[in-house]
Amino acid sequence: MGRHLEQSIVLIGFMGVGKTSVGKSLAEKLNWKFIDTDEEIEKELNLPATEIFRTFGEKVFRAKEKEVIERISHEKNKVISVGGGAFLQKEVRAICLENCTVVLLDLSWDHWLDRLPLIIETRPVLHNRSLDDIQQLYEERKSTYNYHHVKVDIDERSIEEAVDQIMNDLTAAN
Ligand SMILES: Nc1ncnc2c1ncn2[C@@H]1O[C@H](COP(=O)(O)OP(=O)(O)OP(=O)(O)O)[C@@H](O)[C@H]1O
Ligand SMILES: O=C(O)C1=C[C@@H](O)[C@@H](O)[C@H](O)C1
Ligand SMILES: [Mg+2]
Repeated sequence: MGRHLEQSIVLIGFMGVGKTSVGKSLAEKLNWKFIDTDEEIEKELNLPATEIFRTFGEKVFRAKEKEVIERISHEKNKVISVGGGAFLQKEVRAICLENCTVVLLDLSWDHWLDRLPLIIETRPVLHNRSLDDIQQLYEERKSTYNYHHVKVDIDERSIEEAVDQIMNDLTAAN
């Protein structure tokens, strides 16, 4: 098994690039367990992310996000999909880069636009922002996604094709 497949995989990238959907399918392929940190946070606080943001604010969400990631990043044989904002936190980046293989799902803005209608309702960070504001956020977030081990181009790829590409790139990157 290649070096990059010896520790758990963390999928990062902007909201809606497919971390959850691709992560689930990648975990099945590797026969590893799948964990989505957004789902974990929602389960532990017993509220959807939109409600957590609305009731307690982003700060509480981020603190819980860090706590969840600190706990699970030490476990082996897991595919971990983190939220689109997880890498805003320096400590989260450091923990993931130290303990896991961090894979960036890289989707261009033009392709990302097709995702917007699929995610707008359930992503509080996108609410009350114009398309220009969202594009600005997409550009700003790029610098936080620079912290990765492997970048996988997923433009023009279905979920299954993205999984195959990740497997290829992880093997080739050794
Ligand atoms: N390769 C793909 N091709 C087409 N649609 C996709 C692809 N990957 C994901 N999708 C669709 O895009 C939407 C967002 O995907 P997903 O929830 O997996 O994104 P995410 O990266 O986990 O987002 P977030 O950071 O907000 O959790 C879903 O409706 C999913 O079905
Ligand atoms: O990009 C973000 O800041 C977020 C992305 C989602 O995955 C959730 O973690 C939450 O909605 C915040
Ligand atoms: Mg997700």
